[in-house]
Parts: sequence; structure tokens; C-alpha cells
Amino acid sequence: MSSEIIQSQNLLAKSGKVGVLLVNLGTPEATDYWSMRRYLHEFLSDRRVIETPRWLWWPILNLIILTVRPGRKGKDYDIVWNKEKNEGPLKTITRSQSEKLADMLKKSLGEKAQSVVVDWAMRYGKPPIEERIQALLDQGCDRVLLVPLYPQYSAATSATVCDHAFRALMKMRWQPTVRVAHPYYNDPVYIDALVSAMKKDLAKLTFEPEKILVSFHGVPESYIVKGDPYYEQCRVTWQMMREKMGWPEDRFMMSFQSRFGTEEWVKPYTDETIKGFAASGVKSMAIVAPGFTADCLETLEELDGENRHYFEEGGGENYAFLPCLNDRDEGMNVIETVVMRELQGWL
Ligand SMILES: C=CC1=C(C)c2cc3[nH]c(cc4nc(cc5[nH]c(cc1n2)c(C)c5CCC(=O)O)C(CCC(=O)O)=C4C)c(C)c3C=C
Ligand SMILES: [Fe+2]
Ligand SMILES: [Fe+2]
Repeated sequence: MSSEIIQSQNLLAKSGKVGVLLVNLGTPEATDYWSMRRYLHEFLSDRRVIETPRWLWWPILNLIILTVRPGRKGKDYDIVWNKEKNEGPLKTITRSQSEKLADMLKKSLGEKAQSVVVDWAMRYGKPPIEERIQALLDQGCDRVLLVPLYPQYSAATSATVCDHAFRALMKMRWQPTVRVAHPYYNDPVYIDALVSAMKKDLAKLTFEPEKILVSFHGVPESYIVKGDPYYEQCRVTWQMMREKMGWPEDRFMMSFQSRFGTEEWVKPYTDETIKGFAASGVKSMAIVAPGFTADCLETLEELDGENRHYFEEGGGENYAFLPCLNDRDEGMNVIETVVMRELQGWL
């Protein structure tokens, strides 16, 4: 028998494990101009994110955006950067989620946990999805559960994770069997976690907010018109939270942040809503961002920094940013529930 065939027998004997890959968006490697440029170039070249025709987008991206934005956004990243680990907070939190999930599965699965390997990756930047899938295969995983860390599905986030993972699989002779975790925007465990974390955070405040704004990352309106379920899934999350809290719609409101470019994005816009609150005499508010599994530039700088400034500048007095679920017990319970459900029949 040839040595290659013996090698393939060894591979089969080693296989049989299940890999769980948590995937979040990604973050630059550093905040300097070139690191920012590399990250933004990869991100904004993704056709799932920017659907503008390439002939039009190429000069806008390369001649305008990538000359100005890396410097400006690098300064914003500096504000939220984890100096101790020298990385963006999204990376620190995603790594911790992965480590905590591995520990939780050890406890809940007992001996079976030996056949599960948990890892994490980023869609843009490092660690790349293809590298981490290969690492799972090298450890004997012949089944892989991809977990896009987005409670609400959008083609711009969840679908591009799958595209990229399957591009990596296209190069493989022996592909693992793949499952993708379903969006969990309406999962009672997720809603309960959001509400329970929110109640705890509100209880710590020295004021009772007149308004509580639920801010989701926006997408261009045209993506929704073309059939992306993102807006509706955000609306359901907000509605389920509101019902659980028993608050009226004019106190617990929904908005969309992080508008980019000149196109219309889904509305109402977070910044305009907050400016409107201040202008109409609202003195206290809290903001929460249930669409983000981990705090990141968009929450720590945009919601806790920029939007706080708009509110205070307009005459608002008390502004509270409530952190994301992150790797807190509530957040980890959601991730573990999603993973355990998707692993059924595989263990
Ligand atoms: C330009 C198009 C963009 C779309 C569409 C978009 C959708 C989208 N993004 C997230 C989650 C995150 N986005 C983050 C940063 C970020 N987003 C865009 C652009 C789009 N996002 C840019 C250019 C950036 C980088 C910062 C900037 O230059 O403004 C982040 C934070 C990453 C970090 O390192 O902290 C997250 C998370 C979702 C959920 C979403 C649509 C559903
Ligand atoms: Fe984004
Ligand atoms: Fe932003």
C-alpha cells in the first residue's frame, strides 16, 4: 500500500470531532494609517457590503475614501483601543467569548466535550476564517458549525461570513460538513438576556431615563427593498424587548446608526433622533445596542462618545450608554444556547 493511502487512513482515524467557529466582523491590526487602510480596503471591497457597481465604486474607494478615512477613523479607534492587549475591543471580547464557551461546553457536555473544538475568527482582518477552519480540520474536525455573531441576519454581515467560509472550502479536497447557526433575533433566551442585562444596567444609574433608544447598525434602504430581512428582524427584537419591559413606543424607541456614504439608509437615524430628543427638551436618556454581540468602535466611540456629545451639546443632561452582552453571563448563555441547539445530532 502506498504511503499516501496509509496517510489518508491515519487522517480518517484522527477525524470525528466537531468544530465550532465563532465569527465576528473584524477590526484593524493597529490604528496607524496603513493598518487602517488595509482593513478598510478589505472591508469596503466586499460586494456584500458595498453593492455599488465596481466601475463606479473603485475610484470612490481608492481615490477618496482610502485617502481620508484611514487617518480619521484611526483616531477614533485610538479612543477605544485595548492598550494592554494592543487590539480592538471587538477582538478581545470575541476571544473571551470563545474561551468561555469552550469552558461552558466542557461543563455541560462532560466526556463528549473532548470531541468539540471551539475557535474564533474575523471576516475581515485577523484571525482569518480560512486559517481557523484549517486549524479545526488539523485537530480532527470533520464537521464545522459556523456561528456568525449577528443576532439579526443581513447579507452584509451573516451572508458574507458564509461566502468567505465556502470560498475556503472550495479549495479543499476533503471538505468538512458545515452547518451555519440560524439568526437568533427572536429567540426568547436572547430577548431575556437583553432585558435582564438592561435592567441591571439601568438599576446602576443615578437617574431614570426619560427615553431609552435601541440603536442597531444601519444598512442602505435599497438592501431591504431588495429582500434583506435585516430591518424586520431588528424590529422584532426591539418589539419583543419592549413587550417584555411593558414600555410604550414613545419611551422605548428604535433607531439605526453608522450611516456611511450618500445613499438613504434605514431610518430613523440614531444621531438625528438624539438631536431631536435634546431639541425637544428631553434631559435624560439611555442607549442600548442589541444587534452588537460585542462592544466595538460603533458602540464605544459612536454611541458612548459622539452621540453623547450631540445630546449634551443640545441641552441634554444625563446620558447613559448600556454595554452590549459581551462575555457577561447573560451573553454567554445566549451563545451557548445557540451552539447547543445547532449541535443537535452531531454529538
Ligand atoms: C458601508 C457599508 C457598511 C454596511 C452595509 C455595514 C453593515 C453592518 N456593519 C455591522 C457591524 C459593524 N460595523 C463596524 C464598523 C464599520 N462598518 C462600516 C461600514 C458598513 N457596515 C465601516 C466602514 C466600519 C469601520 C469603521 C468606519 O470606518 O466607520 C463594526 C465595528 C468594528 C470594530 O473594529 O470595532 C461592527 C461590529 C453590522 C451589524 C452591519 C449590518 C447589519
Ligand atoms: Fe458596519
Ligand atoms: Fe461608526
